Amino acid sequence: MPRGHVLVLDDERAILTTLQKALSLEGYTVDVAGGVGVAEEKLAKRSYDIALFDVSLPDGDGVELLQRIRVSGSELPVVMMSGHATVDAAVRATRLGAIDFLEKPLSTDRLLLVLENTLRLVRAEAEAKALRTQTGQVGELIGESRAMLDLREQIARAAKATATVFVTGERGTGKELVARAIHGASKRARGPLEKMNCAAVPSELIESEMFGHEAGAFTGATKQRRGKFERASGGTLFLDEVGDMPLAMQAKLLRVLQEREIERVGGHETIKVDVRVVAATNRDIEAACREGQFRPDLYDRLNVLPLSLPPLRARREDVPQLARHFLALATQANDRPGMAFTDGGMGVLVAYSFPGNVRELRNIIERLVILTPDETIDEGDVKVCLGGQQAAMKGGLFRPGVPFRVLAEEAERAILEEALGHHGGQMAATARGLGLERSHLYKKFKALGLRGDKGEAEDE
Ligand SMILES: Nc1ncnc2c1ncn2[C@@H]1O[C@H](COP(=O)(O)OP(=O)(O)OP(=O)(O)O)[C@@H](O)[C@H]1O
Repeated sequence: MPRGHVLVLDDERAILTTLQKALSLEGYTVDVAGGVGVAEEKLAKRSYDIALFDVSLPDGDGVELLQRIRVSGSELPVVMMSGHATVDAAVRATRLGAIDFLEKPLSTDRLLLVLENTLRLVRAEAEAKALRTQTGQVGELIGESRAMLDLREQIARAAKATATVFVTGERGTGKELVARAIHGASKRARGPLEKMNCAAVPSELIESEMFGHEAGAFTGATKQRRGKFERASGGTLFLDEVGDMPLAMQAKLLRVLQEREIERVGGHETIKVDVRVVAATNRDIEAACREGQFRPDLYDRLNVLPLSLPPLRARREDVPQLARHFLALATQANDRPGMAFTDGGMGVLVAYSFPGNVRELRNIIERLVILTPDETIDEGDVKVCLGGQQAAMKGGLFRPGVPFRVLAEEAERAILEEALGHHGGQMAATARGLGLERSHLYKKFKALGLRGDKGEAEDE
């Protein structure tokens, strides 16, 4: 049985030939591309198990290609390789979920190991996902507080219905987990669950992302492509951050929800879609309606089954259970078995305000597992971890023994908080001020577990 289908993108013919030979000998099926354009054509034609991308190519950049395929929703595992990669390229690629960043000249043994481990992991995840679908379970929603018990009941009710669900809550409260739980417990569980992040997709791509496009619809549209609505047919479409959808797109979404049919960009054919929509936002959507940023008629259409998630600080009794859950995951991932909180350590954690909610808690625990030298995590360890950001703000950037990744994240977090404060909490102005794309700034905020405008938490 073939071990997997690999796409190799590199402009050096010698490398392509060597890799094709080495990987074929190991039982992989290999396709090669000498440039970004050819790679894109191949990726559009068939699905691969894994891809290897060089960074600088005559007709483009491997990291940018990775970004484009992520924007299109693909989770294809990608390993980057480069002879003279900058740290910036490595950081960007890692943030886009690249599996590894291999230095050239490549060690074939190392490469084979990375491929084998990645494919094993991807398959194990796919099996676990299939199993969850069969048993109707989705990524566990942890917590036994009154609010969580009510939430589970609401999820069960929503799963039985077919109407649109509107999930609201601050960032990191678990909106996506809830959307997945609803899909997983519904009759559509065997169908696809497609997700679209309306804040992360650049506004000029959002229509084609939702409805697809015909070949030649616009520059770069070389092939016909199905959009999220078509791909979610028979299943569920999760529209994340729907409150950030541009107004022009809101009108189009409203029409689809009313008529249940779409037209691809550049197409004339009307296509019926059978999709259950679950939408989510962390914005105060009623305020957005009043301010003319969100269409009230679309809000009415989406808000058929409203589901509101409480912030973590309103259900502190869930913190210990969640903390132990994330601790178990983080100790396993970092190979540090036996770690545990002292009562004092847990006490500090429970008292914290968690502006970034459950996601921030998860990030804090991951940091604690990396930073705490011994097996017990005590009061002092938690305080140091929670204070790391303040230390970075005061200029204490370097702390002996703390890994670079953690220090760099703390510094980035401090810069972004200060910039956001300077711009009166407005994300758009902050993005402009820092010379960043708004969607990029959003992602950064999420990655760093930060709060965004209007006091909403912006994390992951
Ligand atoms: N009740 C919970 N039990 C276990 N894990 C949770 C729970 N709530 C959230 N999480 C975890 O916290 C992280 C953030 O959750 P999720 O992405 O669903 O939040 P979100 O509200 O959709 O965030 P955002 O608004 O930033 O998109 C995820 O890793 C998720 O698995």
